[in-house]
Order: sequence, then C-alpha cells, then structure tokens
Amino acid sequence: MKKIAIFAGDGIGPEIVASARLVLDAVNTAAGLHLQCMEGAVGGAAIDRCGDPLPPESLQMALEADAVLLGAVGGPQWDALPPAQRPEQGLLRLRKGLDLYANLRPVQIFPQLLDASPLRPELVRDVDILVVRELTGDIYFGQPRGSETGPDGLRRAFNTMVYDEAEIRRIAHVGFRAAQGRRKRLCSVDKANVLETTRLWREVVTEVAREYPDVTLSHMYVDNAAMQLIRAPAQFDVLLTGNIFGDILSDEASQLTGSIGMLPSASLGEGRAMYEPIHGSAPDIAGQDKANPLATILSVAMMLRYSLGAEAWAERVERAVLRVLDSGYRTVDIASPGTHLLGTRAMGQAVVAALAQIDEGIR
Ligand SMILES: NC(=O)c1ccc[n+]([C@@H]2O[C@H](COP(=O)([O-])OP(=O)(O)OC[C@H]3O[C@@H](n4cnc5c(N)ncnc54)[C@H](O)[C@@H]3O)[C@@H](O)[C@H]2O)c1
Ligand SMILES: CC(C)[C@H](C(=O)O)[C@@H](O)C(=O)O
Ligand SMILES: [Mg+2]
Repeated sequence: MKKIAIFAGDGIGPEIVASARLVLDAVNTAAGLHLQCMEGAVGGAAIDRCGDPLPPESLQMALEADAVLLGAVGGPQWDALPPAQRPEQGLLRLRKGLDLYANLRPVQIFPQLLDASPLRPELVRDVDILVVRELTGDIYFGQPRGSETGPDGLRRAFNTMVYDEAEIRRIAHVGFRAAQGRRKRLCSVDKANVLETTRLWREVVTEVAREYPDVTLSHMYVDNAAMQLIRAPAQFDVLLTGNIFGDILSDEASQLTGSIGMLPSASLGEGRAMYEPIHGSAPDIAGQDKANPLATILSVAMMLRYSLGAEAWAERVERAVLRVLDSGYRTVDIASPGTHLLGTRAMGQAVVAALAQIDEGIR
C-alpha cells in the first residue's frame, strides 16, 4: 500500500485537485493500487486554520507519504503578509523539507491545441522541451534576506542569490541523464556574464558534461533564452536552469502549449516526490468551475510514472487526455470556435470516461 499526501491549497487548488482526484481514484480502483490518500493543509488554507503556511503535521504527512499531490497556494487575501510569512513560503518550505531539488516541467505540444497557442503553429508544432529546474536553492532560499530602513531613512530590501557546487552538480546530473533518454541536447541557462552564482553554474555544468560525452551541451544567457523560446522554441531539448530562471521560463514556455493550465510538473528528491501543476491559484477564476485541471491530471500521470511504478497507467492517463482533446472538449482557457466547453469537474469526468474506454479496449 502506498500513501499519497494531498494538499489542495488555495484559489482554484481545491477545484483542480478534486478533478484530478477523480482520475487518481479511477486508476487506483482499476489498477488495484491500494493507495491510501490523506488530505492536509498548506498555504493560505493552513494560515487561516493555524497561522502557519506549513503546519508541522502537514510536513510530517508529506515526509511519510510515497508521493505528494499539490494544487496551488496563495491569493490576494494574504497579500498584506510579508513574503516570509505568505502562503508561498509553505510551498517553499515543503519543497525544502522534502529536499525536492529537481523540478521536471515537460512542455509538450498537443496537436489539437495548436490554434490555442499565441505563436504560429509552424513554430510550435515540433516543440518537445523538458525544463529541468533546480528547486531548493538560488535567490529563493539564500541568506541574508529581509527589509529595513537605513540610517538615511530610505527603505531597503535584499535577497541573496547563492548556489554551491554540490547543488549545481546534482541537478546537472538530472539534466544530463534526462537528455540521454531524449534527443541528447542540453542547453544550460545562466547569466554568467553578470552573476557569480551563474558563472559557477556554467563551470560546474561544463565539468559534469564530461561524464556525458553523448550529450551535446550548449550555454545560453537567460535573456536570450527568453527570446529564443518565442523565436524558435523547437531548437530546445532539455533546458537546465536554476530556480528563479526556471520559474520564469517555464511560465513563458507554457504558452507554446496553449495554456499554463496544460503544464504538469514533478519535483523529485532522493526517494521523495511531489506533483503539481506549474500554475498558481488563479484567484481571478477561483470558485467558478472554469480552471483547466489537465495540468494537475497530467501531474497525476507523472506520479504514476515516477512514484507508483505504474508506467502503463501513466500512459493511459496521457492517452485519455489526448482522447478528450480529440473529442473537442475544452476548458475556457484552451477553447476555440467549434469546441465543446467543459467546466473543471466535467473535464475530470471526461478524462475518467476516456480512461475507461481505453481500459476496455485493452482488455
Ligand atoms: N505552485 C503554486 O502554488 C503557485 C504557482 C504560481 C503562483 N502561485 C500563486 O498564485 C497566486 C496567483 O498568481 P498569478 O496570478 O501570478 O499566477 P497564476 O498562475 O495563478 O495565474 C496566472 C493566469 O493564468 C490563469 N490560469 C492559471 N492556472 C490556470 C488554469 N489551471 N486554468 C485556466 N487558467 C489558469 C489565471 O486565471 C491567470 O489569469 C499568487 O499568490 C501566486 O504567488 C502559486
Ligand atoms: C508560488 C511560488 C513559490 C512558485 C515558485 O516560484 O516556485 C510558483 O511560481 C511555481 O512555479 O511553482
Ligand atoms: Mg511559477
């Protein structure tokens, strides 16, 4: 029996997670996985309940689980809190507490959604990118951080970007191994022309590359990478990035697929894992049954693949998503003329129905 910790979080979090739960529960029953799902609070929901965005019992639940499924955290009702006390810190402490240093964000094009991308179809048709983002270091966690009023009466605020070579080395290995299983090209993104941290990043990635002679390594400054992702995105295979650059570039890359609501992720550490869509709590559409749950459902597929040893079921979930898109079902963010609009819950139900058809076809 495997244990799954579920943190729905805030905003659209409970809606997308409920929709993805339909899929997870269907697979659990059909595959006889005997999953034990436990629900806990992280983020704003946890602040409202006990004043802490990551209560000790939630961290404990995650530490004892074989995998974690998370919706999203944050929202305007917590905006007045200083950054270090906000809902987002619950998520960051959870990632750090589980040492989930490798965040995999696949940017997969769905041919059915070519018309939903703001880019021309011929630019995105052949895109297949894996963003490998370092997740437990960088300016997110560096000390010192804070804000103060100086002797001159001016307010100052500061964060520290810091990486040591061990942190860079372990994420570089993840990137190179991923590239070996793909098209064997790795582009490392940095700002080595300006920042010491990312100069070290470039040096260490270059050293690690010697152990992977079959992988072609290139380096690109982050500003150029942001531009190239729009100009010629099909040039990329694995994009290896630090924490802050990966955060920004993956939101940008999501637009190639048509919507941020399509991008899943896996955050992996040694023997621990969390699965979450890359998007946030989308307060502007929360509570309206409008959110796209497919990123979360595809994150469940990644959970089946990486944590539950159920590769065949991961593929079935992915095929079910394709089948639903083939049938013309869309949430509002990926809708186009002639397609059939579904809400968050109905989209989850449609994936479950498609999964059942695939299962019947196989038997
Ligand atoms: N992993 C996380 O929990 C996470 C990630 C990013 C942002 N956040 C937090 O979420 C809050 C809102 O942030 P934001 O507005 O900058 O980013 P966001 O990703 O929540 O939303 C950006 C835009 O994308 C849309 N969107 C996002 N997910 C969608 C989905 N599944 N279906 C359809 N549309 C979707 C939203 O409606 C919004 O217009 C903030 O508090 C932020 O810190 C949390
Ligand atoms: C909410 C925030 C802490 C988080 C991040 O910056 O990592 C989010 O933007 C993400 O991409 O998962
Ligand atoms: Mg982000």
